[in-house]
Amino acid sequence: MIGRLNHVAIAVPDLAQAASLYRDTLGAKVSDPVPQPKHGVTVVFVELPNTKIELLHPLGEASPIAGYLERNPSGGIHHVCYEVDDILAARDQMKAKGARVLGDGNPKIGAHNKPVLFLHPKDFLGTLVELEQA
Ligand SMILES: CC[C@@H](C(=O)O)C(=O)SCCNC(=O)CCNC(=O)[C@H](O)C(C)(C)COP(=O)(O)OP(=O)(O)OC[C@H]1O[C@@H](n2cnc3c(N)ncnc32)[C@H](O)[C@@H]1OP(=O)(O)O
Ligand SMILES: [Co+2]
Repeated sequence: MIGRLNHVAIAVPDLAQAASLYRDTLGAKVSDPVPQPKHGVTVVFVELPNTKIELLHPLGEASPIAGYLERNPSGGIHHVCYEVDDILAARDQMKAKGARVLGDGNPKIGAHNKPVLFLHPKDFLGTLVELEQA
């Protein structure tokens, strides 16, 4: 069902410092910060030849990454995102296999203007999984 690795997301306590690390130390192409209020995060996109990195920082009162950063104050890998051809078919397949789809189960529009869903990390080897419509 899953296709390409769309991105790896890293939660960070200091977005400017993280962007500088990827731009100035690693020499990657790095975007300006982009607020994503519907997702409770601000994102810096790092473009790599074969995939992307999302640097995530909490935005607003109820950010879904706040708990993660409390437990991991220096930051860390927060989720991986795989592309799927049909997000609704993927959701139904995951539910049928007993995996927990987070939120109300309806896809939201993600950072790349495509529908996305999240799957509970406890059902996927301790890794939060995002699915994005290809
Ligand atoms: C930018 C837009 C979009 C895109 O298009 O790319 C995004 O990527 S938005 C990114 C942010 N949005 C989300 O992450 C949405 C989905 N996430 C959630 O709903 C929550 O983060 C969560 C997965 C439900 C966890 O929330 P939390 O408050 O931390 O819940 P718990 O404290 O109940 O944690 C339960 C359990 O799971 C472990 N956990 C939590 N987060 C992770 C993680 N990222 N990776 C691995 N494990 C995680 C947590 O440690 C708890 O474990 P136990 O202590 O053993 O119970
Ligand atoms: Co993401």
